[in-house]
Amino acid sequence: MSTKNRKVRVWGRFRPTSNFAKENIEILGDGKTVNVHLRKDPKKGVVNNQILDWSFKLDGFFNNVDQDFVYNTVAADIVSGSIDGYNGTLMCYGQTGAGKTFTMTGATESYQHRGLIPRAISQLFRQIEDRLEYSNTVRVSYLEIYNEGMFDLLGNMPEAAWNSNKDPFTSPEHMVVTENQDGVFVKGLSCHLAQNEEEALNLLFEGETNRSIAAHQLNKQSSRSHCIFTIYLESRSRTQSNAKYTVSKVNFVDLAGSERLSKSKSEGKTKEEALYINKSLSFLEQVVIALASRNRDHVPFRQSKLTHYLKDSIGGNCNTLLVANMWAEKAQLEETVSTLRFATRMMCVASEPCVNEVYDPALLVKKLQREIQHLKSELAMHDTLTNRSLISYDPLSEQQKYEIKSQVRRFLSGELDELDTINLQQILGTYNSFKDLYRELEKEVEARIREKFVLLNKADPQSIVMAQQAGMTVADDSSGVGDLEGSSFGIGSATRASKADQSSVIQLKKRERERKKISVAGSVMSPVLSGKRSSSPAQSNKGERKAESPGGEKLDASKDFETTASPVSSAENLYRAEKIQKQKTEEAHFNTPPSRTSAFEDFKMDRGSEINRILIENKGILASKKKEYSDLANQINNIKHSIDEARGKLEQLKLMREADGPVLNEDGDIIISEDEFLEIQRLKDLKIDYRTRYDELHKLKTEVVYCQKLVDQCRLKLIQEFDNWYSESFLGQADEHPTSFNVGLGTKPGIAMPITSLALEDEQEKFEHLQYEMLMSNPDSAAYYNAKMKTAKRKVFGISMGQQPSSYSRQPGTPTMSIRNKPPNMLQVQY
Ligand SMILES: Nc1ncnc2c1ncn2[C@@H]1O[C@H](COP(=O)(O)OP(=O)(O)OP(=O)(O)O)[C@@H](O)[C@H]1O
Repeated sequence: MSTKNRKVRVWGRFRPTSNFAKENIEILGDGKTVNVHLRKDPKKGVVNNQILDWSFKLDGFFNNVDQDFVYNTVAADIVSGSIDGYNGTLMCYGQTGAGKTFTMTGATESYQHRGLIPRAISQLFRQIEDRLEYSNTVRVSYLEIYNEGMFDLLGNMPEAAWNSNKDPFTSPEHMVVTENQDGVFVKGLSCHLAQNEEEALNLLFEGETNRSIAAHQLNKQSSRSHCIFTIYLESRSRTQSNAKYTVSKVNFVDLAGSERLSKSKSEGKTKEEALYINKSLSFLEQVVIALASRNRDHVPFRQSKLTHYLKDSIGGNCNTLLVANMWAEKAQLEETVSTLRFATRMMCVASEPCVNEVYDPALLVKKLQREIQHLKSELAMHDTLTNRSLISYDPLSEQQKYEIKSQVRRFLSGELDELDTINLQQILGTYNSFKDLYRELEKEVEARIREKFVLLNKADPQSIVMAQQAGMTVADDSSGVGDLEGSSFGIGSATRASKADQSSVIQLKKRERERKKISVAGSVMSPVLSGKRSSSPAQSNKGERKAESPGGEKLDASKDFETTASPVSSAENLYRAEKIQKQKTEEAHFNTPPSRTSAFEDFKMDRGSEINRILIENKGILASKKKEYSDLANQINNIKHSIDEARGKLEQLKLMREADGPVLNEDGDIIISEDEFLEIQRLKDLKIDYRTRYDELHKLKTEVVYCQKLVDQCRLKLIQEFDNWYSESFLGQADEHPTSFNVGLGTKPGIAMPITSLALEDEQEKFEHLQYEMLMSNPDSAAYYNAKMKTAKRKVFGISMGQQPSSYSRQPGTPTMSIRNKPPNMLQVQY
């Protein structure tokens, strides 16, 4: 049977008896249905609503079957499931003496009649032994709930615990049901390691002997408490060093008998026991009803210790089984019906078992660290393959954050059209910069408002009263801007009486315009336009509000103020002042275009990107041709050196031959030595080689010159385009403004001119040029020029790193080496 069940499984078990009430209890042929017929209870009167005929359907019934059969049918798969990480609960419910303990623990003296717990222990350790690839840990606990007190049946000194409590209805204080993310457990309940079947059984038996047994009229051996034997299992793989492992627990719940008080004739202590038992079983029933109900809001687990402890063990993710024990004699018919009703309810409780996987935090950290390392390597490889090897994923440094913020500023001000973001860190950094700038702006706006207004909290009547006392007019609704009687302003709306009528508004507007004209003409700011006003009533003195007109005539500002004291005009003035300020700011902004340096970088990234790309490509080709040229020149130098050597050696051989006297053949020709002949031959070969390579060099030079021209043209084009773009974008004039060329070279843009490539070359390129020219005339000069070039490179590097030499100067507007050697104008994040 699958360990996954949709509902709690429920089986009925009848205690064997020779007085089986055949006329009242009928087990149908399907083995799952039982019909119960009750006799009419004469005590309840002739007319009552007593239901006499019942029919119950469970998962099955056990009648006259042995313990082995019961175990294999209901428990074996739950125990197997626990090894795989599924929780399980096996519970026996029924009236006193119906065989709950017999089912759960069995007759301990008889191996054949042993119950579910010993059989489960035995199966568990057998299966554990078969699973060599797993390391399993088994622990057990044994809890007794007696009159709502909890007792550890496997406590170190159970006797002491019991005896120390004068009141037997009080459990040791330290034991309390608690919950956490791992489930429910009892604080203070001992958990014992069991290495093998024997140890586990020993613990079971030890607990059994500690069970509370009270004398009872119905059954002298009846247990008056709920007992829960729990097996905890932890299973880790031996083969894989996996952080994940499974944990599970199987509860074996032997509930106290559910008999009626009247029937048990309990008295005194036993009566109190029966009351507790009935109460807790009733709470258990409520929990089961709540769990079975689809529309449940709340499940009252915490009503009793039993239900609280079983919170994660009834249905839910737990394999749950209930055995309803019944005593099928006529005298027990009502208890039988009661038990069957509880069992039927339990069948409605949903159960969806799942594996309890736990992660060992230390191993998990190690595993995740390995995974991160692996992913980093993968990412690095990917970046390398896609030419993104410079990208870093480390958190941004302060410098990088600053760069991002300044780029965001430029983006917001319109200097940049796009923001370059190449990784997540940058995106986050950009967002944060936006946030920071937004906050700064907010503060700035608030500060500016505070300069001109007094902000009042309308929800705070006290502050309004204080403002009114200070002479401010505070409006009674919130639809506008109110004016203050003094010289300051408050946010609010003007009262109806204080609002100006339409005609007066028009008049005021006219007057405002006139006044503005006078103020502008005489560069005298009106009080309204002069920005901040004193909030002190003393300073609102009319005499202090006089300003002189250009003709020396005193302008009565107080008069104006009296007229403009209406909220409409005040608001208008302020609005106008704001607008003028804004215009001024915009004009100021417009008058200061971005520096050509930064604009050139932007241009290369945006409008001039295509031509810039071509320029870079051409420069690359030129560089490779120059390299080829340089290599060939070196080779020619070497050949030249060999030719000189060969000549010297030949001269020596000739002298030696002549010293020995001439050797002639029959025809009178001079006979030369074999060495001399070979040297002559070598010299000849070297000369041929020299000539061939020299021709190659010549061709290469033509190519280099051609490539150089292309580069120069591209560069010229780029700069011309930039000049046009810059003039159009920032100066509003395409032709009038001096361009980079006419500033730097004294020519007009767009006119073809003889470009001296050196004029636009950086130091490195100048030296390369010089080197090739010098190489042609004197190949030995290569080492010298190489050294020079290295120095130049260091210098260029120094400049690009910001160490500008003191002698370094340039014409304004001329594209400079520092531009060209500057890192790309994207987010300048160092990787
Ligand atoms: N299926 C059975 N086969 C044989 N004997 C049984 C069976 N069921 C119960 N008994 C016997 O019935 C008696 C009472 O059983 P048991 O103590 O298990 O009842 P109980 O339901 O646990 O009672 P209590 O609620 O008082 O604990 C025992 O002597 C037990 O041996």
